[in-house]
Order: sequence, then C-alpha cells, then structure tokens
Amino acid sequence: MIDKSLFRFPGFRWAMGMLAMLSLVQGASIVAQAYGLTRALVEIWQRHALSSLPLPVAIFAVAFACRQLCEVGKQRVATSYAGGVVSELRPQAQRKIFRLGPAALAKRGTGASVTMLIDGLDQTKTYIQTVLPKMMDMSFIPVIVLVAVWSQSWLSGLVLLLMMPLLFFFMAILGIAARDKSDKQYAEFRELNNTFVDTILGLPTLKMLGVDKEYERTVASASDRFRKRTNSVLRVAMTSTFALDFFTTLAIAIMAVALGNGLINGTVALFPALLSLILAPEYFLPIRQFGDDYHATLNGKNALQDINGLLDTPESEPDDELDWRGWGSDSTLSVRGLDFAYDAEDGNEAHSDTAAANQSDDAHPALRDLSFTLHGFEKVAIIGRSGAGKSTLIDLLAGFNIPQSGAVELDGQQLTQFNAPAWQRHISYIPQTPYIFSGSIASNIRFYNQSASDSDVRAAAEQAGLGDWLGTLPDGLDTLIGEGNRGISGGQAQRIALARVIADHSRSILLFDEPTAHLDIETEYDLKQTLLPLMESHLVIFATHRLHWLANVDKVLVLDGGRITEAGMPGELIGRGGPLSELIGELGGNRIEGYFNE
Ligand SMILES: Nc1ncnc2c1ncn2[C@@H]1O[C@H](COP(=O)(O)OP(=O)(O)OP(=O)(O)O)[C@@H](O)[C@H]1O
Repeated sequence: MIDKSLFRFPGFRWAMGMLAMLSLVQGASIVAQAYGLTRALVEIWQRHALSSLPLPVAIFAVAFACRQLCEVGKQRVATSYAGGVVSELRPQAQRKIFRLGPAALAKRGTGASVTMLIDGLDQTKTYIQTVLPKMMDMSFIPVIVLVAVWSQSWLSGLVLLLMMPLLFFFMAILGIAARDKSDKQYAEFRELNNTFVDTILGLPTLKMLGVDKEYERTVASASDRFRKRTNSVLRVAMTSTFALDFFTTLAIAIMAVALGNGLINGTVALFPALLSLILAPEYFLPIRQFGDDYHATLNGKNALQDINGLLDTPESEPDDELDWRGWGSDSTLSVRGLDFAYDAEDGNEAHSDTAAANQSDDAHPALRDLSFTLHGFEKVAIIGRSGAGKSTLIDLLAGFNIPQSGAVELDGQQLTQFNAPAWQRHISYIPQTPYIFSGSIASNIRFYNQSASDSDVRAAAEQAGLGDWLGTLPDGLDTLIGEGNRGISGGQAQRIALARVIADHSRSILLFDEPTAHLDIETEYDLKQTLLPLMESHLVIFATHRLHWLANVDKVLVLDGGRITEAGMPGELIGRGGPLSELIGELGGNRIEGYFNE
C-alpha cells in the first residue's frame, strides 16, 4: 500500500514515528471520548444527580479536543513530509529529463512529461499526505478500540474481530480490480496528454492542411476513452465503498441485536453495552476512510511510480574525469568502430552497460561501425538520405546518444562517449528549429554566454543579420519572443541561434542539424553569407540535405543505413561514380558543379 520508494527520503522515519504516536494518542482519545459520552448518558438514564455529569462531560470535551488536535497534527506532519518528498523529486526529475536528452523525451512524449512534472507531482503529494496517516490509523486505532470493547463485552469484541478479516478480504479483491483499472486509466491519461500537446503544437500545420477538424475528433475520442476509464475506476471505487459500508453496518447491527438481547435478559449492563455500541463505528472508521481514499490516491501512486521509472532509467555516468581545454587548430578527434542502436523497449538510448541486451531483436541499429577523424577547424558535411542516421550522429556527438561500442580519442585522451562536460562545454548546437524560450531577444542571445555585455549582444545581433529587423521593433532587443509572446519567422529564429554562437567566444565546435531545411532559398542564401565567416574559426559538423553546402566544406561523410559509405574531400568524390555521386543524382543536384564554380 505504501510505495517502498518513500522509505529512502529523509524524514521518513520521523514522519512515520510522529504519525504512529499521534494515531496512538488519537485512539486513546476516541476511547476516552466514548467513555465520557457513555458515562454521561448512563448517569442521565439512571436519573442520577446533575452533579454526576460535569466529570464525564469534561472527559468527553477534553478527549474530543485531543482527537481533533491529533488529526490536525497528523495532517501537518504528512503534508510537510509530502512537500519535502515532492520538492526533492521535482528537480531530480527535471535534471533526469535533461540528462536523458531528446530521444528519451520523444519516446515518453512531451505532453506526458509536462503532465508528470506538474500534475503528477501534485498527485504524488496528495497520495503521500493521504495514505500515510490513514495507514497509521488503520494499524493502531482498531486495536485500541477492540481492546476497549473486549474489556466491556467479549461477545461484541469477538463480532468486531471476526468481521475485520472479511473486510480486508473484500478490500483486497476490490483493490486489485481498482489497481488494474487505475493503471489503464493512467496509461490513457498519458496518451490523452500526448495527443493534446501534439495537436496544439501542430495546430498551424493542421489548420493549413485543413485537417484540424479531424484532429479535433482525435482529441475528443482520446478524452472520451479517458472519461470511460475514469467511470470504470469510479464504479469499482463505489462498489468497494458500498461493500465496506454494508459489512460494517452489518457487524454493528449484529452487535446491537446481541447487546439488546443481553439488556432485555439482564445479562449485560447498560454501560458496557452502550460503550461497545458507541465504539463499534470507530473500530471500522479507519479502514472505511482508507477504502474511500484508496481509489482517489491510486493516480498519485501511479504518478510516483512513473516518476521513479523515469529516475531509474539507466543512463551512463557523465565522464567528469576528462580534463580538456577545448578545441583548437591542432586538435584531433578520432572515432573508431562506433555502434549505436535505439532500444525499442524503453525508447531511450541503449547504454554501454547493457550492450549485450541491445543486440536483441528490439534494438534498432542506427549507426554501425563508424570510423572517422576530424582535425582542427575543418568543416565536415554529413550527407545521406532521409533516415540514414545524420541526426543520430549529431545527437551522439552532442552526448545525448550513448554508443554501445567503439573507441573515441580526443587530443590523445580516451573517451567512450561524448557526454563529458568538458567536451559539451565547447559545443554549440543549431538544429532545424532552434530552441527559442519565452523572454527578450537579448536574453535569448545570451543563451550560451549569460555574462555577455549589452554591446556584445547588440554586435552579435548585427553580425547575425538581425539589425534591420530589430530596427523595426519598438522595443528592439528587449522585445519579448517565445511562447505566449511575439511570433518570429524561421529565418529570424536561425539568426538568433547564430547570434548566440557569435556572442559566445568559448565554444569552438559547431554542430548543425539541417539548420536551413525550413528556409526558402533567398533566406538560406542570406543566412549562409552570415554563417560562412563564423565557420572559419570553428570545427563545423554539418548534417544537411542541401548540396550547395558541399562547396564550402573540407570533408564529406556519406551515410547510408547508419554506415559511412564514402568519406573524403567533396571535390575529389563528386563525379567519381561512388555513393556521393549517386546521392547527388538522386537529390537532383546536377548543378553541383555550378556551386563549386560560384
Ligand atoms: N528515438 C528513436 N527511436 C527509435 N528509432 C529512431 C529514433 N530516432 C530515429 N530513429 C531511427 O534511426 C534511424 C536514423 O534516424 P535519423 O533521424 O538519425 O536519420 P536522418 O538521417 O537524420 O533523417 P532525416 O534526414 O530524415 O532527418 C531511422 O531509421 C529512424 O527511424
């Protein structure tokens, strides 16, 4: 019932200790409260003097107050512990998502990941703060009440004792059914979130293609499936509440009949009979409350397991040992026999420690036996058909994809992968759609170099060709862009990404993944004029379909099916009839000679 992962959080023992103590005090208060009430009722029934009432009434009042204070105390302890757990989990989950990188995020789904980090953590908090006090109540209060009832009427005690296993039996049966339904409901919830977020992100395209209504129906049908799942969980929840209420009422009724008979026959006195009857509902109350809340908290338990699943996703430790000052004109990177496969099982990169497992049928080899050497400020194009492995290679060089095998040597030092912070600190990455966050243009340009001065930012913006556009904006560099702010064009986004690289003077490795794929020819040409001088003092690795870039690079790696089929200087390879020439023919690059003559 309690997720075992909670044991490892600091403060768990303290919280459980406090909750146990408060439950014990509350159990004693419940008995004292019932005692005061019963004593007062019996005094009135037996028409004793009024002076006999103040003591039992005072006992009742003090016990009642103590019971309520214990309740408040338990809530505070549980809420503070739950808050502590969630505030520890939140940054851990965020950091993990960052470390796992784009492949893991793509597999999990953006919608589900966002929901997990916001709603999932809130549900986890509700689960912890509800389930812990209820567990403690269930462990202690029925025992205290049972002892009190047994001491007054063994027969009543026996009825209560016998009824408990029956209740647990029904709870377990319905709990298993609820668990199964709740798991399915949670899976549906994740699917709904992903469908919804994907549809929202793709809305401009969907509208343009006139298929937005169709997707509206897809979202509607996903939410309808979720509604049905929720209803089926609620049905089980109601059935279990009904079963618990039915059996507890039955037990109390049996007790009442037995005690009533005893009273009529004179075999039972009024005080023990009344005390047992008043205490009987208190005996069942903790288990009924646990049953009521159990279904409501299942989502929280699922969310916690989801978060734990994310945190337990294997990742290779970053190579903190690498002592490397950065890329220079004499630097060399040598890669030998590198293999990488996407793992279908969890969608994350297959990791070196599970290398053998990755050769299973589930693994999708995306890069095979890659060997190449990069030197100084070379410009290297990675060319290949769609799906050849270009982006996978760029992600691997950025340290997101971890190779299963192969050797990497960087300036004489051995590496097994590229997620070494010393390497990553020197990389700038420009994808097809650069990441523009919500904030001013200036803060977006300071992405790599937070301490860039205003004049540096302005100069970088000018150099990246943003000057004319900024001149038309009333707030210039302070204009807010990104989510919820002013929209910008694909070309402007690429220029901001370039300005980031210009404003930073410490990163000398540029990774480009089709940076101009979405741009029209004129914008691409403009951007190219800005890019070319920037490329001079950098090692540039450039994945592209656009063949005109071949005229500006020193080396080309031709990828096909994850293998390098040809490598060398473009001028030497073109026209040789090899894989590059074949590809140029396929991509309609007959004018390639023209580019070289430009
Ligand atoms: N997250 C993933 N999980 C499983 N397989 C993947 C994943 N990402 C890519 N692949 C597969 O790996 C192979 C290489 O994909 P990659 O995106 O690197 O190709 P690409 O050359 O960049 O293609 P494009 O030019 O279309 O962008 C493809 O077969 C693709 O289906």
